[in-house]
Amino acid sequence: MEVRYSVNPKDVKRFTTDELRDEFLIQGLFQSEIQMVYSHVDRMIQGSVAPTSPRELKVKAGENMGVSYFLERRELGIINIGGSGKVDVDGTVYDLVRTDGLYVGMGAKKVVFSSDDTKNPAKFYFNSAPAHKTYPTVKIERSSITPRHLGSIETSNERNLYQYIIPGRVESCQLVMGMTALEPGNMWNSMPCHTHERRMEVYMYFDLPETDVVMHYMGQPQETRHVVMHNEEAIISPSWSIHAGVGTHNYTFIWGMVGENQEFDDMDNIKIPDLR
Ligand SMILES: O=C[C@H](O)[C@@H](O)CC(=O)C(=O)O
Ligand SMILES: [Zn+2]
Repeated sequence: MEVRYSVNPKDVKRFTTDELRDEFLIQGLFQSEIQMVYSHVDRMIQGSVAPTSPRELKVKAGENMGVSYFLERRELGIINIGGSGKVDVDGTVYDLVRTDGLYVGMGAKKVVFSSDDTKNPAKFYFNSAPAHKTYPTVKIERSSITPRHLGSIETSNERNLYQYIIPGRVESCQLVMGMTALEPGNMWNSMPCHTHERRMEVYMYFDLPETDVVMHYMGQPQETRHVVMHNEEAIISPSWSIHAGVGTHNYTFIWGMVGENQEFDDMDNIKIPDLR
């Protein structure tokens, strides 16, 4: 598992394009083997797999988690963005079609991902955070969520925000997770933008044609930088950073947050003209 350490915003001011990308951008998602990045920002683990044979979530020998199984001290949120697949949690099998999610509580010993059709594999995207208590494992269907409708075509940011793992819907220790889909003709996500010093966040962009990109904006509000992102790439957003983007085409993204609180609306909103 790749390890990323946290960086200081004072240092990031002087980063080159490659340094920014090495530190925050996560590429090469959805391979047949499980891919994971362990971020020391709030100890969030970001992972993905497009299984062509069953793949078990394991702590590999030599990995510095200090536990005997992956979810011994962690919780897990999963969303499938590919073909139909299954997640087997200690013998209980959850069928996940495209956009279905699953919360897995702390203490589950064996989590196995598989695809129903290896020619059209499932694409499981996941976030995992340290946990202190077991909350029930719950399957989440996107159709059961009433989305928050945000933005408008006039400002090119009309979108539906689906909260999958959020207090009152699916309880968790700290993980909050969901998906935001832009309406056709709308290119901006999360603009007007915000930070939340209380939580870090990871974004994963998808449903973007291979010929298009998202210009993802990060950095302190008065020290912004962009990272050019392609389909099915993720980016780490430390608590001090904005996270917003504009595409050359509309797209969808999964967001996952961990940190001090689970108050979705606890954001430090930034007025657009105040950005630098
Ligand atoms: O803190 C909240 C996160 O940045 C996202 O949920 C925002 C988002 O998906 C959107 O505005 O479209
Ligand atoms: Zn945010």
